[in-house]
Amino acid sequence: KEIDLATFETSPIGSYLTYFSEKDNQKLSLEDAQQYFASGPTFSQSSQTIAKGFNVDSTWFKTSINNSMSLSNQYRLSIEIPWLDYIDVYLVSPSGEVKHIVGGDHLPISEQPVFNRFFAADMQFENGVTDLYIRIETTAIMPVPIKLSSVQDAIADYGADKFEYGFLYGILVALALYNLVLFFSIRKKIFGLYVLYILGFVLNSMSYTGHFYTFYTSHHGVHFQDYMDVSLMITYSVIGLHFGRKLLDTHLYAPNLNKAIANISNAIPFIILFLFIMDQLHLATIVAFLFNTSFAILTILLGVLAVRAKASAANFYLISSVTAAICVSVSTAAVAGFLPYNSFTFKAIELGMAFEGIILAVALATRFRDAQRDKERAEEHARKDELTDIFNRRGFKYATSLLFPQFKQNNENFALFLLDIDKFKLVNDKFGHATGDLVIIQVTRLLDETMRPEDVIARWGGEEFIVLLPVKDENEALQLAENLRIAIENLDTQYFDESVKITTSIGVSITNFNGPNQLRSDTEIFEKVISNADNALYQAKANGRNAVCMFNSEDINSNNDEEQNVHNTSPILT
Ligand SMILES: Nc1nc2c(ncn2[C@@H]2O[C@H](COP(=O)(O)OP(=O)(O)OP(=O)(O)O)[C@@H](O)[C@H]2O)c(=O)[nH]1
Repeated sequence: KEIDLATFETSPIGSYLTYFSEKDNQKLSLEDAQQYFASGPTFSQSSQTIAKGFNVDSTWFKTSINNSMSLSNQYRLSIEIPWLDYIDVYLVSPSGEVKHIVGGDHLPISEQPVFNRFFAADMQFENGVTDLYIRIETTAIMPVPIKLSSVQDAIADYGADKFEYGFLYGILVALALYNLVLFFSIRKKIFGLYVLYILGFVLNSMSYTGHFYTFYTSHHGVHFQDYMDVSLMITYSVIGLHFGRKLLDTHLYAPNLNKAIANISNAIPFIILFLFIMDQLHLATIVAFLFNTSFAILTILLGVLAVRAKASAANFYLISSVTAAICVSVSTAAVAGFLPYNSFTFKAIELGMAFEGIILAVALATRFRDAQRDKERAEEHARKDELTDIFNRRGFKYATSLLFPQFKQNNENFALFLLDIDKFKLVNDKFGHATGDLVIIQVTRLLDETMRPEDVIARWGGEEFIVLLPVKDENEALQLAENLRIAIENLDTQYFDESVKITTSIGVSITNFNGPNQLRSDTEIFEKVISNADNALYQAKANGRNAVCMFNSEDINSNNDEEQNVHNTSPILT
């Protein structure tokens, strides 16, 4: 298998390589390997990248480069995998001269053959056929995307690479920072988990793409990169599973699975740590790879269950986890040689993650919006009376508190009616509770129809209603209350053939935010006006019921002898 430089263009050279693995940990010399290539059985394949999987013996690769046209170009051989421990490249030229280039992450970045690259070596080929031998030894997985290109092409590729990674990492870091701000302002754990998940991914990616390796200033030994890859790989997956479960509220509809995933993801870091301590890096790598594969499957499972349970943001999550799984598969297939190995296929993971990051941010926003809407609905529900569907006490206080600024600004008087159905117990006793309910509903309907849109009505208690309304003066308030009393008196609820008739007593009080009230709080004024209306109501009852009584608003702030301030104004009692 020969590369003809006259026709060769920059590309991975997997299909030009023959290879074999050393046996029984016996390190071969170049001469041994040359002999083996000449006589022993070797392998070759048609894909651009050769992937050797886990725990492979050190492997020799060979190809020949034919420079029949005496091209004097500089070429660059690169193996863009940062975790290959030992890389030896031998060039055996026609003149018999041997060039030996050493690389791999057993060396610090400063001692790599080309500055700032994990492994790259520049070379020129003499006229004729030069043999190229490569020996690779590593404990981790051994994908070997060996690429030959002109130096210019290689440098142009690095530039494009930097830009592409910068762009993808930039999107992810921006999303993480934005959600970090949300985490601190909204104080919801899920935003924090999102930030950790995204940053965990960026760190993991920077490790396995070798970006970290190019940043090292000091060397940490042959296996540092391997340890880091494994640690960051599981960190990101563990956080990803916690994030997924929390985002989708899995515990609500799949408690057992939720617990199982929580337990596994909590145990995995300890298992890996234990294997590290026992110096079982290889086993740790296998566990991490298996866990990462399970991670992709589990996230899809979580998504499917969430969609079935109609969980908030479930669709977004499922789309993002399926996309991520596809992208990881594309990248893995490219590294394993099943798909063309190029910048796009290798970066599919980061591309997928940028997409995932965006979709998950939308999912978070959707979840937050849904939670907010549920909260608003619950609050609205808590302000409503169940039987009549009008405000209850709580709702009334809320609605009136919103009106007060308007009353203050417009210097408006407002009245308060406390309305109590007379002898309601008798209605219940005679016609039954259900009919009593019906009467309450009819009174509500009548209040709704009789009062103006700007008036606030509420059910204050069992058979007691309250109305707050802006009025010009006492006369208007009294007139409106009197109309109400008459309308209720004329109400007719049917109980079989019988007609259920009721009357009401209404206590009225009127006030505004001027005068001495200026110094009082809204709550104080509110409490006072209610207590005055209550006094007036008490008086109306005491006077024989079916009456409207007015509390004298002039004396609203006086505490002495309040009952004297109550004026019976109902025509029926005059
Ligand atoms: N049907 C029905 N009855 C209710 C409801 N809430 C309270 N009641 C009844 O309303 C009656 C109120 O009775 P009381 O407070 O003694 O007053 P009253 O019989 O209306 O007499 P006065 O207020 O003095 O005129 C009680 O019998 C309660 O059971 C309700 O939601 N539905």
